Amino acid sequence: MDFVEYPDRELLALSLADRLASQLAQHLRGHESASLCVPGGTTPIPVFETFSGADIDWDRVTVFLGDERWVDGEHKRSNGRLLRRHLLKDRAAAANYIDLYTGDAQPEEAVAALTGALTPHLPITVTLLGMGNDMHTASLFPGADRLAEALAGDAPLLMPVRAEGADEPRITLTRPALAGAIHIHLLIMGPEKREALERAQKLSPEEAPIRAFLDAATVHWAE
Ligand SMILES: O=C1O[C@H](COP(=O)(O)O)[C@@H](O)[C@H](O)[C@H]1O
Repeated sequence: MDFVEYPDRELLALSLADRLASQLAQHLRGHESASLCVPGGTTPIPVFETFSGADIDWDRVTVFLGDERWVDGEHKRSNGRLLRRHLLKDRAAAANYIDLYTGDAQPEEAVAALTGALTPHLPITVTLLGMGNDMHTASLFPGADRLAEALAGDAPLLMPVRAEGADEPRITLTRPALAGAIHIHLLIMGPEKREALERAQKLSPEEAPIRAFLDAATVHWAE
């Protein structure tokens, strides 16, 4: 695991946005398109705000979330709403966006269509992960109903998930889909998340799902 500590959150946002943009731009020099998988929650907002202005060929980049809360796209807990407000604007408005929330009553009903939409964009060029204080990442929660299946090497691309720590049903990309990315970054801020990361390093992926990604990830942290 590479660990990068920044003097403050502003510098983290600027540096990480620059690094993500460079990795996408480098990929686009040798390929027609690139894909970018991003987290929801609140931590990535400052990174998104900077990254949305990156000078890259956004019209050749497909953006999607690593997980979505199964709520209406205008609901305040919608990760898609966060993305539309903070990332998919300015230059990044030109990106091709695949919305994980389809409007179906349950996430199970959306799996086939989303699998068809996402598969052409694999392997993911750049995955940016977030992490909760409970050491979940995407919607891979400790104690989630189908966690073992979602962490397995032969897991399907996407799975519906229900977990005590989640307020609503979720849909999530699974371990092989997220970990198969060419570049993997983890964004965390504040002392609680740093402590959670340190705890996770001593646990199994079943106990601390973020653990499944740490060997390959570059972690970005600021107080
Ligand atoms: O529920 C979620 O939480 C994590 C962490 O969110 P944060 O607000 O603590 O940054 C996030 O990475 C995930 O995408 C989201 O659905």
